[in-house]
Amino acid sequence: MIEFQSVTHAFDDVLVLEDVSLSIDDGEFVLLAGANGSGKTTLLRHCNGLLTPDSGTVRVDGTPVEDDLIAARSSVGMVFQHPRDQFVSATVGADVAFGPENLGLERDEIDRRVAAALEAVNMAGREDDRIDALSGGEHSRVAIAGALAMNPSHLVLDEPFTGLDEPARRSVLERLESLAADGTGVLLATHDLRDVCELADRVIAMRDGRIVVDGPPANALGDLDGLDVRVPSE
Ligand SMILES: Nc1ncnc2c1ncn2[C@@H]1O[C@H](COP(=O)(O)OP(=O)(O)OP(=O)(O)O)[C@@H](O)[C@H]1O
Repeated sequence: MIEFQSVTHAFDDVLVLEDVSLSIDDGEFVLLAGANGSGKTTLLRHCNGLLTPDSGTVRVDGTPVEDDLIAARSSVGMVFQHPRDQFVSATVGADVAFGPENLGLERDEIDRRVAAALEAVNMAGREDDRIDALSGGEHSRVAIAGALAMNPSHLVLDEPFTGLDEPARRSVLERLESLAADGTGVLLATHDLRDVCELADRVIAMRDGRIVVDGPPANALGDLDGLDVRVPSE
């Protein structure tokens, strides 16, 4: 479980998260919506200690993130926007294998995870492709595959569908849905709730650093007016 307890965070005296409390249960598929600048990325970056609260606490599986950064980073897989800067290897397969290699897994298991993760993002068999020759959407897909290959207990994704074509988007969504069904907690930030809404257990929406909507999609969708979120049409 990921738990935020009264979390506040400011950049240069500007409050960006204000008294945020929420918990994401294991196996829950949660969408995080809200306008540009509402605080979604800032919230997500607290899940593995990339940011620390000015006040309040974030816990992963009961332990405050700052007490055990390594545990938080192994159990929370993160996928960021603009992944271009995050690659550590020259080829797709080596990059996706990097995390599992650091876990000290056997080569067969690493290869199996890399193949499954690439399949999930519609890039099966592309292990030898050079990262610097990929398109922006393919970069995003490799970044998602890298997080999937870690088999994390929780997955946190920031606008993961930007630049993905429809088959890739579908494939990633299906994998996220099945991971959540198997017990992975999924927290996915998006401006666009169309298509994803029917898969989610819960929709959270932010405005000006506060959670203003939190509930099952059927209840939450009617409360999103004025929050600059694209919702499914009737
Ligand atoms: N490192 C930083 N330094 C200063 N201000 C920042 C920093 N990161 C974010 N902010 C500010 O915090 C506010 C919230 O930003 P954040 O990226 O969390 O919003 P968001 O909801 O993810 O937006 P988007 O939908 O555009 O990704 C914005 O006003 C942003 O300018």
